[in-house]
Amino acid sequence: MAEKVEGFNFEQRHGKERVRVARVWKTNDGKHYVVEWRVSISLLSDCVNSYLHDDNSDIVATDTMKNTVYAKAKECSEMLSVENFAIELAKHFVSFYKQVTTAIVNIVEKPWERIIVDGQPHMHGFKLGSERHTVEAIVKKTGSLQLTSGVEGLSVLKTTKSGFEGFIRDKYTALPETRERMLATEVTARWRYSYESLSSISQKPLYFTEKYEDVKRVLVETFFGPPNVGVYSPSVQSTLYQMARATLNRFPDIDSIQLKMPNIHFLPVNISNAGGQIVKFNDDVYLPTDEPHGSIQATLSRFWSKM
Ligand SMILES: O=c1[nH]c(=O)c2[nH]c(=O)[nH]c2[nH]1
Repeated sequence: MAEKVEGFNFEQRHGKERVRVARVWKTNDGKHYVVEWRVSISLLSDCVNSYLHDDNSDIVATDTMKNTVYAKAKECSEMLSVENFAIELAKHFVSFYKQVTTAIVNIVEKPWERIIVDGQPHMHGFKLGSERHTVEAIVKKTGSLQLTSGVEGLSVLKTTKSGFEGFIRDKYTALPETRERMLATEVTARWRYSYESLSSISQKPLYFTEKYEDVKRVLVETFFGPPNVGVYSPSVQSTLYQMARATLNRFPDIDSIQLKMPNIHFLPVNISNAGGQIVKFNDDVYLPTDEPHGSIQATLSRFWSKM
């Protein structure tokens, strides 16, 4: 979207970041639903005069963008997925303002989960879970859509069925080869749906919420393997690839997936003093760390994907 101004190339966008909103829906029988969203909006619009000529007449004020989040949340009388809310917001900006050609809406959903009290799901009580649902919707005036969902902060750990062998050994290598170690990571995933227009997405308001739960389930099941026997991981790289492949094999409407999986190290503890060994490591006592950590990431796409 670069344009030429005064002999330069110029690219610009403006928006509002981190607008926080919570929305409650109540059924007639007293059951409540709640979502909490952190919304960021970025508009590509024809407002170059504000940069060059002190003329703001083509500017959508970022304060108006913020208000629009609350107005649209109010308008959503039925519960809907965070994806559908992002699309609704983006659609509004490209259709309402002639200056706006593209709207980019990013949302992070806080994981409020219904609390169980005395074994029963509470009607209006929630507790905060761990991993967060993310979405990016990019909508153009033409009606074209790019929809990317994701999860961040999905922390997983297994205490065995992991090893790392056969890597390059040289004069700086100290790491022993092993077929027995802890494997811990905090998964960040982003997957792009194949839908390319507003008119091609499902009309079910919670379609993408169900998809999000299904993708998470496939990622987690592939990481751990079956409950009783697990699955051996020869490296974070191999496990990451299996997780990405399982996702694309399972969901035909996902075209590509990016996974970031830091290798969060749990170090063997061995302690000695002059009198001898105080603690001898026997795959039992570890020093948990958060830095430094390995950093492993990859994107797997179908040949025709645009990610
Ligand atoms: O699964 C792993 N992948 C690596 O690339 C790596 N490097 C390292 O030191 N340990 C590990 N583990």
